[in-house]
Amino acid sequence: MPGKQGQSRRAGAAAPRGNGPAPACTLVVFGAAGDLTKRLVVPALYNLVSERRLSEGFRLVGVDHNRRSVEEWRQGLLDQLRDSVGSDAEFQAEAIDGTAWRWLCERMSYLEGDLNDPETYARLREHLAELERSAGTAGNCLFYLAVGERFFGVAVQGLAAAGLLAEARGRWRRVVIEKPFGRDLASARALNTKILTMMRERQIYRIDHFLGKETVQNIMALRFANGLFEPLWNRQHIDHVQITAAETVGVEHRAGFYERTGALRDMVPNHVFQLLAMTAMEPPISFDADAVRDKKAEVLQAIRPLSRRRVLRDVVRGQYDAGTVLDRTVEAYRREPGVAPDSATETFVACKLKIENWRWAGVPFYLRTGKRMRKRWTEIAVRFHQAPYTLFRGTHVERMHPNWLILRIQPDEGIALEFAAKRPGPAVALSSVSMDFAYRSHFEMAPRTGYETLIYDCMTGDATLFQRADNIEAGWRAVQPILDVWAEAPPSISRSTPPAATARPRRMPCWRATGAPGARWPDRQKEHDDDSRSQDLPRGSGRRRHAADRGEGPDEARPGRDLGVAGVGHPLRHHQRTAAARHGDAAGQPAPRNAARRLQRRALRDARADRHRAPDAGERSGRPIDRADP
Ligand SMILES: NC(=O)C1=CN([C@@H]2O[C@H](COP(=O)(O)OP(=O)(O)OC[C@H]3O[C@@H](n4cnc5c(N)ncnc54)[C@H](OP(=O)(O)O)[C@@H]3O)[C@@H](O)[C@H]2O)C=CC1
Ligand SMILES: O=C1O[C@H](COP(=O)(O)O)[C@@H](O)[C@H](O)[C@H]1O
Repeated sequence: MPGKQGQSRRAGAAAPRGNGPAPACTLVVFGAAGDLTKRLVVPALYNLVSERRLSEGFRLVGVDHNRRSVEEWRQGLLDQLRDSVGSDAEFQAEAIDGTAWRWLCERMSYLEGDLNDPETYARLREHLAELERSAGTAGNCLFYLAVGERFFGVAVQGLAAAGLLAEARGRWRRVVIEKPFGRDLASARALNTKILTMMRERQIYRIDHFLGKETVQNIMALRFANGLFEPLWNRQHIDHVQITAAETVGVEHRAGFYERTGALRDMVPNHVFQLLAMTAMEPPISFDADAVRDKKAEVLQAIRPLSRRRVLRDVVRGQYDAGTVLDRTVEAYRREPGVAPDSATETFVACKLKIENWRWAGVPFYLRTGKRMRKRWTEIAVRFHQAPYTLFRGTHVERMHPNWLILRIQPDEGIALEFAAKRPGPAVALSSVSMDFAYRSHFEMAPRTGYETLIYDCMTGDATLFQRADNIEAGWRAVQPILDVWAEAPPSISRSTPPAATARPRRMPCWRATGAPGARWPDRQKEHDDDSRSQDLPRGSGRRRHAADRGEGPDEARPGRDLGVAGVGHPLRHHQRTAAARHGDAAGQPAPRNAARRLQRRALRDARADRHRAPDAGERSGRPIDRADP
C-alpha cells in the first residue's frame, strides 16, 4: 500500500508514488563489499533498472574499508547476480540482461574508506559534489547503512559532521538504517536519541524488508478495501491469531551476528511484529506515512507487558539440532562454523501475547519463528469462533470445524478461507473446505527481492513502509521482559529443558499444520480433528476426559508436529518423543498408565475450576473450550 502524501514539495517531501522513475539522486551504500549489498541491495537496483524506475541522474557509490577497484567491485556484484540465476536465492532471474547491467555499471563508483575515519566522509563530500556537477544528481543523496549495527550511530555522526545531512536548496538527504535497530529497548532508545540530534525523523528510513513484501502490504488491502472482513475483525468473532515465520535455512555464514542475536531479537520485534501490527492495527485515516505509523505504534504499545511468570509460561525457545531438512542432512546449530559448541542461542522462539485494547481484549496472538524448520512458511492464520454445536446434536456431525482465514505471506502467496461444508449424501455430515486465492494465478508476479519497493520509496520520500522511532521502541518494549527474564536466568536450551520442550506456550491450542496451499495436507484434517473433537465437548464432561485420556485434548495435541525442526535431538523432537510416550505411539502402543492418570487428573481439575466460572460470551457462542488463556 503506497503512501500518498499530499504534502507540498519541500525538501524531504514525498513525490507521489507511481510507476515513473524516482527523482535523480546518488545512492551511497556503506558496506559496499558486504553480503547485504551484493545479495539484496544491488540486485534490487538491477530490478529497478529493468523496470525503468531509476532516473538518468541516478548514481551509485559504494563505500567500504575493503580495498578494491571499481571494476573489481562491479565484477563481484555481477558474479553474485549470475550465481543467483536458476538458484533459490532471493534474487530470481532467468538470465542477466546485459543492457540493464551496463546501465547500472556506468553509474557506479567505489570509495575505499573506514567509517570510523572522518576523512572518509570528507572525501565522500567531494565526490558527491563532483557527481552533482557532472551527473545531474540534483544533490539528492540516499545513504544506505548496510553495515553492522555498531556503525549506525558512527556513520550518522560522520555524515552530519561532514555536513552531508544538511538539506538546502531543495535537495534532500536521507539515511536508510538496517536492522537490528538496537539490541534491546535501552540501546534502541539511545540510538534514536543520538541520531535524532543530527537529523530529522523524516530523513530516517528504518528498514524492515518484510514490509517490502507484496503480501505484507496486501494485508491492508484485504482488511480495508473489502467490506467483508473488517466487521468480523475483532474479539467478538476472532478466537485467536497464529503468526508463523518459519525458515528452512540455518544460520548460514552469519554465526558472528546470530550468536549475539538469536531468533527473538532477529525476527520478533521487527518482522513478526510488523505482521502483527498490520493484522491488528486500527484503520488509519489515510495512507499517509504518519497516519499508518500512528496506528502501528498504537497497537504495538497496546501489547500487554509480560510478567516474569508469563514469560516462563508463555514463551518457549529451542535450538536446532542435526537432522534432515528438505531431504538434506544438516548440522546441529552448535556445529555450525563460528557457533560455540555449547551455544545457548535460541534459533526458535514461540510466544503468546495479548493486545489490550477494545478490539482485541481476550484474543491471544501466538507468534513463532525459527530456522531449520521443516518448511519455509510465513503466514498469518486467523481463527474465528466456532459455530455452536447445538444444531448438530443427533446428526453424524461429531465435531465442528473452525473457520480459518489464512494470509500466506511466503511462499505461494495467497489467501485462503476455510469453512465447513456439507458432505454430499443423505446424512448430515461436514467437511472442512477451503476457498483459495493464489497470487500467482491472478497476477503476474515479477520476481523481486522485496528491497525494490523500499529503495524506490526512499527515493520518492514515502516512509509509509518504514519504522518510525516510536514503532521501533514499542517493539523492543514488548520483548524486553523476555530478554530480562532470559538474561537473569537463561532457561537452559538443552533437550531436557521443559520450556523448550513444550514448543508452544502452555495451554495454547494446536499450532496450525502447514503445507502447500490447495493441497490436501496430511496433517491438516487431523489438526482440525484434534482441535474440534475437544471443542464440541462440554467442559469437564466424561467425553473430554476420555479425549484427554487418549491424549487428544488440545493440551496434549502433538506440538511441533507440523513444523518440526531438523534434529532428532531437538527439544521439539524430544517433546514429540515424550508426547508419544505419554499418549501411545504411532504403532498404537497404549500410553503408560500413570500418564493417562495424570491427564485424567488434569481434566478433572479443569472441570472443577470451570464449574466455578461463569461462561463468557465466547463460550456461549460456541468458542472452543480450550482457548489458551484462563
Ligand atoms: N545479510 C543479510 O541477509 C541481512 C543483513 N542485514 C543487516 O545489514 C547490515 C549489513 O549486513 P551484512 O551485509 O550481512 O554484513 P557484512 O559484514 O557482510 O557487510 C558489512 C561490510 O562493511 C564492511 N565494514 C566493516 N567495518 C567497516 C568499517 N569500519 N568501515 C567501512 N566498512 C566496514 C565489512 O567489511 P569486512 O567484511 O572486512 O568486515 C563488509 O564489507 C547489518 O546491519 C545486518 O544486520 C539485515 C537483513 C538481512
Ligand atoms: O532479517 C532477517 O530476515 C531473514 C528472513 O527473511 P526472508 O525474507 O528470507 O523471509 C532471516 O533469515 C534473517 O535471519 C534475518 O536477519
